[in-house]
Formats: sequence, C-alpha cells, structure tokens
Amino acid sequence: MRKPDGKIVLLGDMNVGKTSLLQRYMERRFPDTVSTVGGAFYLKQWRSYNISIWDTAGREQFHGLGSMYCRGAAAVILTYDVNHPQSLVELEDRFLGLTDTANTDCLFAIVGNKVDLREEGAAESQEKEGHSPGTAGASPKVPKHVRLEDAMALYKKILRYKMLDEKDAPAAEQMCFETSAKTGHNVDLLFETLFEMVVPMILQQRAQGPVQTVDISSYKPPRQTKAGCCA
Ligand SMILES: Nc1nc2c(ncn2[C@@H]2O[C@H](COP(=O)(O)OP(=O)(O)OP(=O)(O)O)[C@@H](O)[C@H]2O)c(=O)[nH]1
Ligand SMILES: [Mg+2]
Repeated sequence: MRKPDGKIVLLGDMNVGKTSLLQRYMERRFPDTVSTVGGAFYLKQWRSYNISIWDTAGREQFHGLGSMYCRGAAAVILTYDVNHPQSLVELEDRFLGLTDTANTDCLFAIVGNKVDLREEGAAESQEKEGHSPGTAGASPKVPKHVRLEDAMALYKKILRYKMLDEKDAPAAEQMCFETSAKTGHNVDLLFETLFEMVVPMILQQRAQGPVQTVDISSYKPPRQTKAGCCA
C-alpha cells in the first residue's frame, strides 16, 4: 500500500459525532456507532492523492493518544456538539494542546455537529409557544446551543495560539462548519474543502523534497569489524 500523502485528524469530546461524520462521508450512511477505542483511520483517494483521515477516541482515558495521532497532520477537525456548549469549551481546554505535534502549517476546521437536533428543538419550542404564548418569557437565560460566532471566536483564538497571522490563514467563515452526520448536512462540504486545501500543501512538501525522518523498519544494525568498530 502506498504511504498516505497527507493526514487529517478528527478530535473532540466523546459523543460529539466524530465517527458518525466520518462514516457519513466515507460510507454515505448513518449507522449506530460504539464509542471509539484508541483510533481508526480511513484512506480517501482525492484526485491522485491518498489522504488518511483519522478518527480518535474522545473518552478521557484515551486522551494521551491524541497527540500521537496528530503527529504530522496537515489538518485537524476540532469537533463539538452544537447542543452541548461544554463540548466547545473542551476543544480549547483539552484538545487544542494535542495539536502541537501537527505540521507547523496545519489547517484547523471547527465543526459543530448535530444541527438536526437543534432544529428539531427549535421547532418543538415554537410549537409550544404557539399553544401557550404566556410561557414565552420563561425561556432559560443560559444558552442551550452553541452559536457559530462562538466557534469563529475559538478559531481566531487558535490562530493566536499558533502565532499565525489572521491575514495569512484561511478565514474563520471558511473554516467553521455546522454539520449533521444524521442528515448529511454540510458533511461533503467539510471534508472536500479540507482536501482541496491539503493538496497544495502536499505539492509544496514534495517540491521541498523528502521529509528527513528515520525509518526504523529499514534499520540494519552495522556490521562489526574484527576490531569491534562499526563498518
Ligand atoms: N441526531 C444526531 N445524532 C448524531 C449525529 N452525529 C452523531 N450522532 C449520535 O451521537 C452518538 C455519538 O456519535 P459518535 O459518532 O459515536 O461520537 P464520537 O464523537 O465518535 O464519540 P467517541 O468515539 O466516544 O469519541 C451516536 O448515538 C450517534 O448516532 C448527528 O449529526 N445528529
Ligand atoms: Mg467515535
């Protein structure tokens, strides 16, 4: 099998829908999922390039593995659930630090998944208001959903954390998505926008020559000479 040309990693809290997003895109379906153990990857051929997409476990017990999966990543998809504001907070508190091992020019997408549930909830509350308008003022003050602007604010924070100039990086509007793995809303757009951005990075890397890494699988111990020195 040919080595992947580029790597994309999905990160985010458990239950936000990372595996579901990947399955929706790769298999065009929304099957039942089980909480991911460790990590798993898919290979996607995009144009003539092989791109690996890594699904990681959001569960706390696998947290340590995250930075290993991010090593050399060309793009990271930071995923939250639009119906759970804490899952956006976790991206900054728990997951952003894991991306220190990614490429220096790594791209970041911030993805709010499960928008179908938000829309369902909004329709339900509109229905309720219609039945009893007197209760409209009782709506809770605490925001129940994450606004896209909050995700964009996090994106800008990430650029500052990575010491990137906003002018040189893709705009927040381009890199913050709201998706539904259940309906497929924006899922193709998310992955294909990233593929299109990763391809020029692959080309640039190729133009710069092979990356200086040590391939330990091809390592052969040096022959010993009679004098005991390395040949
Ligand atoms: N309604 C709705 N449910 C979703 C969506 N995406 C995922 N789910 C459900 O949310 C639950 C968790 O989804 P997963 O894809 O397993 O979540 P995960 O982020 O991979 O979780 P970990 O592997 O534990 O990190 C499952 O019951 C999914 O069916 C979505 O877009 N809409
Ligand atoms: Mg999973």
